[in-house]
Amino acid sequence: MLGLPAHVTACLFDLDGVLTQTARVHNAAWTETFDDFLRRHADTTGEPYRPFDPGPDYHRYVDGRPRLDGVRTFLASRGISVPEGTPDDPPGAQTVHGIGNQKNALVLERIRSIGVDVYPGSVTYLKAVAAAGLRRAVVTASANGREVIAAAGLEPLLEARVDGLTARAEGLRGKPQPDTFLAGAKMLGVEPKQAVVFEDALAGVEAGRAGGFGYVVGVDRAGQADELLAHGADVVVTDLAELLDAGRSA
Ligand SMILES: O=P(O)(O)OC[C@H]1O[C@@H](O)[C@H](O)[C@@H](O)[C@@H]1O
Repeated sequence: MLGLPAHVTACLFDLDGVLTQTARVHNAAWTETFDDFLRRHADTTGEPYRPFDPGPDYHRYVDGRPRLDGVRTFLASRGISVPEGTPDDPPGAQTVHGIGNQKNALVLERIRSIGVDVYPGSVTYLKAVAAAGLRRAVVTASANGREVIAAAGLEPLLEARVDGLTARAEGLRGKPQPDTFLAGAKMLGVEPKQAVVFEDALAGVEAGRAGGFGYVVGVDRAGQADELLAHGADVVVTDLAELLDAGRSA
């Protein structure tokens, strides 16, 4: 009924792109921010301007990772390094924090003006796993996790939350390291082997594999099923509701 192995007792859901349609909001904000940076970088260095690609650049270097890791990883892919700066750098400062702050201002503006859409199939699935007595946590790299969950009305369906603020406070390494998912399992009082990870990001399924979780479901929102399998997914679906048609034992 839930498309999961029989030994699974808990579900660890990524947020952006798995429960809510906010991966596209993040992607658009990153694209605008990096293009602004890359234009200015080209002007000052005389190197050709090569825009951020919302396909491969986003999925390989940014998706699923904590905000500042996304800045560092993408710029490193272009052989660019900028000073770290400090958390209060203004949006647009040419530092890791300044670039991150610019992207965050755009995300917040979009979330607050247009709201947050859920994936209806994910809500149906959340309700089904709750009814079946499985434990449920959200594990997101986003420091805006609490606000997005509240805007989406998902609070009543989730028992625990690990987000970007939790990770910062507890010194947890971000995805693709497994720390945040391990923290989610601990909050629910289950062993990693008893938990299933639901992820749309390559860094996320990689974290699921690295943590030795019982099962990793890749959620393909971007036509990258093969990459999700190669990075650690045991199975790939395009919508969580597909799992409802499969049996309890995968
Ligand atoms: O900038 P935030 O809201 O803290 O989010 C960090 C990251 O959170 C992840 O969930 C998204 O996949 C990334 O695109 C995003 O950059």
